[in-house]
Formats: sequence, C-alpha cells, structure tokens
Amino acid sequence: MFGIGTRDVGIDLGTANTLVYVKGKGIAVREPSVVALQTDTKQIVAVGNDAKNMIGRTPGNVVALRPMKDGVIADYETTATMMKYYMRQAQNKGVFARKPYVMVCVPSGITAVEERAVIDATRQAGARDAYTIEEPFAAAIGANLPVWEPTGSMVVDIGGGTTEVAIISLGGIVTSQSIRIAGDEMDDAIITYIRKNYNLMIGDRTAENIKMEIGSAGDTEGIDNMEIRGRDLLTGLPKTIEITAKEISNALHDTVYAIVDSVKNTLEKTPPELAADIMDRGIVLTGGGALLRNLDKVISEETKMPVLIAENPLDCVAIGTGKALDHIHLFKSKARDSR
Ligand SMILES: Nc1ncnc2c1ncn2[C@@H]1O[C@H](COP(=O)(O)OP(=O)(O)OP(=O)(O)O)[C@@H](O)[C@H]1O
Repeated sequence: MFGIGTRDVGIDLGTANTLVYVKGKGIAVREPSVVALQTDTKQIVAVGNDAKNMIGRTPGNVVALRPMKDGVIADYETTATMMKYYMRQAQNKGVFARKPYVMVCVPSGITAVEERAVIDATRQAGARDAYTIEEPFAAAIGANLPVWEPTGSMVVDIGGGTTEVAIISLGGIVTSQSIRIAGDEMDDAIITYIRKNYNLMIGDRTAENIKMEIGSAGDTEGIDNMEIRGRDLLTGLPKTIEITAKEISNALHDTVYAIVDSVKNTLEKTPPELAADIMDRGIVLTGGGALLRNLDKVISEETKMPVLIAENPLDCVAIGTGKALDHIHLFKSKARDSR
C-alpha cells in the first residue's frame, strides 16, 4: 500500500544488542551495540563484536562505548553511525535495491523527545522513512502471541537497559510498565557485591560472564563455583578469587525483585477478563534477561501464574519489529499524529 517491498527492515536498537531484520529474509545482523572511536578525531575504529572485545582494554586515544543507555539514545551521532554501519552490513548481504522503510523499536516509557531522536537517527542512517513500535508489542509479535485478537497476552521483555511489561489485546497495549532495570543492572549489582565483599574490582564483561555462567534468580543447586579475576583494590595487583552461585544469587536479589514487582504491578492493573486469558496462556518472557536461570520460576511463584520463556528470546523484538512492517499503515498514521 505504501510501496513496501521485501527490502524494508526492522531494527531492534537495543542497549546491549542491535539486530536488523530484513523483510522476507529474517535477521541479517546481530551485533552488540558498541562502537570504538578515536577520542580526538571521533573516527570509528571498530563496531559491534570487535568493539565489544575492546571494552575496558582500549589505549588512551581510543574509547569503546555503548551509545544506547536504558533503552534510549545516549550519544546521538554514534548511534546514527552505528545504525548506518549495520544497515549497510545488511545491504552488503545483497538485500536493498533502494532506501528502505525502517521500523525501530522503542521502550514504552520513552518521551517524545527521545522518540524523535530515534526517528531522526534512523533517517540519518539512510532510512527512506522511519517508524517506531513499542518494544513489548514487538516482543509479543515476535513471540507469536495473538496480539491482534480480542484476548489478553502478557509479555515481559528483559533487555540490557529496560524491562518492559505489557498486557496486549486487539492490536494495542492495554496496560504497561517500563522500568530502567534489567541485565545491565544485574551486572552492576555483581560488580558492587564483589567490590564490597572482596575488595576486588572487576570489569563489565567479567560481570556479564559471571551472570551468564553461574547467575540464578533463585535456587542455585547444582551450579558450580566460578574463579574470577580482577584488580585487588588494596594492593592494586591482579587477583583471582572463587565465588559461589549462592553469592551471585544474593547479589542479584534486588534487581530480580524489582522486575517481579513490576510484573505484579502490571497484573494488578489488568482488567479481569484479560487476567483470565493470561492465566490460561501464561506470562511470556522475552529478551536476553529471560535466560537468567530460574527467573521464570521466581516470577511464576510470586505471581501464581504460569510463565514461559519464548523461543529464541533474544530475537523476539527484532522479529516482531520486522513483522510489524506488514502493518506499517497503523504505525504511519501514529507517526503523522506525533509530528
Ligand atoms: N544466558 C543469559 N543469562 C542472563 N542474562 C543474559 C543471558 N544472555 C544474555 N543476557 C543478558 O541479556 C541482556 C541483553 O538482552 P537483549 O539483547 O534482549 O537486550 P537489548 O534489546 O539490547 O536491551 P534493551 O531492550 O534494554 O534496549 C544483557 O544484559 C545480557 O547480559
């Protein structure tokens, strides 16, 4: 209807990862949202995985940074450059014949100014035109929930910067909550715990590895201890310590319960008919944070509702953003209204 071909793209512009979904092809790019720049000239040194490997390891004249924070653009120019790079990468795979229409996901709690910045950065990155879709709505489409039907679906998308909780019915978000607490906050909690209890300074990458390897939202039975390396704050020298999964689970407690509270608060605001639908179908978890061990069990115990982890939780938002291109007229009118 609006000249949409098979080459339009959906972008999951995430705090931790950026994914580009090419219509008719699927996910063409899946890279960390990290850019390494020369500090003086601002010239790009590396993008994505290569840049992520540089975090905490750059010389003085290079900085590896994450241009997105808490789900929104923290560094406009770098975000636009990163998007351009990834859109070109998708292009190199032989997919665009003309400038694409681009659908980008945004957190549901975003301000109008923050949303404008995403649209402008996407246009600057080479989009013919840009539209936004709320992240939990995209996650629900990507998780194959019946979002267009008159039945309640509940999705909890736990990313790097934000956790988005939403109840969806008839193509709209009935009620939602977006908190700026998610995977990054878990990493920070691990860093703080190890610094306070062992006087050991560890980097973001190490904290994330600990979370993925031995992190758990609850029960830690059967999870091995882990040796970690950092810098002793007293001697200034490198040091190795061994930590238990129980310690990490304790360190993650507050973050996990902030997410649980957000799920409970949203459920409390859910109309009873929709709550009954969700009781039948279950709460669906998406985003990388959904992979934290036992998080599904803890949410289920606390809410007394069935909880399921979506298939490929890290891809749901990108897939949903791409699939939403089929309904671009709905987003187009919304974009026009907001101008
Ligand atoms: N196995 C795992 N266990 C725990 N956390 C994980 C695991 N795998 C990935 N994560 C976490 O998931 C987060 C990234 O998820 P995702 O890619 O969905 O976020 P994003 O879309 O970039 O962020 P946002 O939606 O907040 O903008 C990171 O914090 C990462 O550490």
